[in-house]
Amino acid sequence: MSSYAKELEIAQLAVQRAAILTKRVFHEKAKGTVSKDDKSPVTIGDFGAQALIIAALKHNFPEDEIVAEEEAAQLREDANLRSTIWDLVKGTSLSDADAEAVLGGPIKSEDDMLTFIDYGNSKGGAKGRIWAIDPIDGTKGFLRGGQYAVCLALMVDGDVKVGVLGCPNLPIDDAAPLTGGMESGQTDEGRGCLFSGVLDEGATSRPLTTGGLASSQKISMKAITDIAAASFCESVEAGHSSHGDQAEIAKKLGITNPSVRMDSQAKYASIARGAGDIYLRLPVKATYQEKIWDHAAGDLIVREAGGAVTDIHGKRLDFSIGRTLANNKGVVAAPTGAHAQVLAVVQEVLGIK
Ligand SMILES: Nc1ncnc2c1ncn2[C@@H]1O[C@H](COP(=O)(O)OS(=O)(=O)O)[C@@H](OP(=O)(O)O)[C@H]1O
Ligand SMILES: [Mg+2]
Ligand SMILES: [Mg+2]
Ligand SMILES: [Mg+2]
Repeated sequence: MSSYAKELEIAQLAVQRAAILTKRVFHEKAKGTVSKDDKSPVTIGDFGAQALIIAALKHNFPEDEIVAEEEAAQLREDANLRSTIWDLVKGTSLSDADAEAVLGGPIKSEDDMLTFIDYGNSKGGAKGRIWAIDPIDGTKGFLRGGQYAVCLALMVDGDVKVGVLGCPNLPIDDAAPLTGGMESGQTDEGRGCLFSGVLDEGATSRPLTTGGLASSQKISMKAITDIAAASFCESVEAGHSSHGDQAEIAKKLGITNPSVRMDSQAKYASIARGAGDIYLRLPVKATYQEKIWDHAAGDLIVREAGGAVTDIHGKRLDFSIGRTLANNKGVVAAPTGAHAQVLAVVQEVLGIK
């Protein structure tokens, strides 16, 4: 019996339910996009998914703290936006009545929805049980028709114990070739994966459903025998990671395959199941602090699948100091046996050794 069996079940069902909502919005033309203070986009899908996930967590673990990306302030001032989201949220439930009941059933009112969204305002830290939520990771990919992920992780005393990634646009087949997008005109057929990891218990994938949990299989990273034949993933947005540095590193490693550009933590999931080998996220701006919800689930899933994840200095990602990874710069994720070699080249190119 897993040490976090209940947490894992709730997390997987909560992500699965939230993904029903995000998929609806993904296929609609109007995604209700608004700009946040930092000019980044947020949609009705992000707000709705965050409300549904937090409602499920509060029902099952009322004492736990939550660090989530979004907040309800803009919705409190905009009745139209608020009611559009409420219509979506109240119309979203798992088709399996038992599974829906486990999550506590529907949210009762528009006001409760706002309250749930704002429960995500914990400062995080090194003490106690804290969930990290990214209701839609890769919002720009979501808007572009590419990859995105619904992300949830549980930290206990600053250490990630459970991680779940819902990737509605990744192929179900773990052996499918690595591609960055959802080619135009494609439907949901054959797509949608739910990835999970529990500390010291491995990582799995299963098809994302709209009801109860499908059966799962173990996933593991590919062992790299020849690094020159490796494939590496990177962000689509040049503003999120340095394509130039990453290309130079690949070249120095002898990698000739073109990089696969993919939005969101679908990158972590893709290398964890052996579809790709390496994920590089090198800082563009020295001042940017990575957010814990952008990495917590993916970091655990990759490590449990046989990978190593560090920052550019070779330090493990430190989720214990608040809402950001203030002690880390960038991300280098690779199979354990190849990580040192990749890191050495990262440091050579960045001139930090
Ligand atoms: N400057 C900068 N540097 C690094 N990261 C940044 C930066 N600005 C934003 N973000 C965060 O990037 C998250 C999306 O990362 P991706 O890897 O999906 O990027 S990309 O869309 O593929 O380009 C994105 O997550 P979401 O907002 O959930 O989409 C942001 O938290
Ligand atoms: Mg965002
Ligand atoms: Mg994100
Ligand atoms: Mg997000």
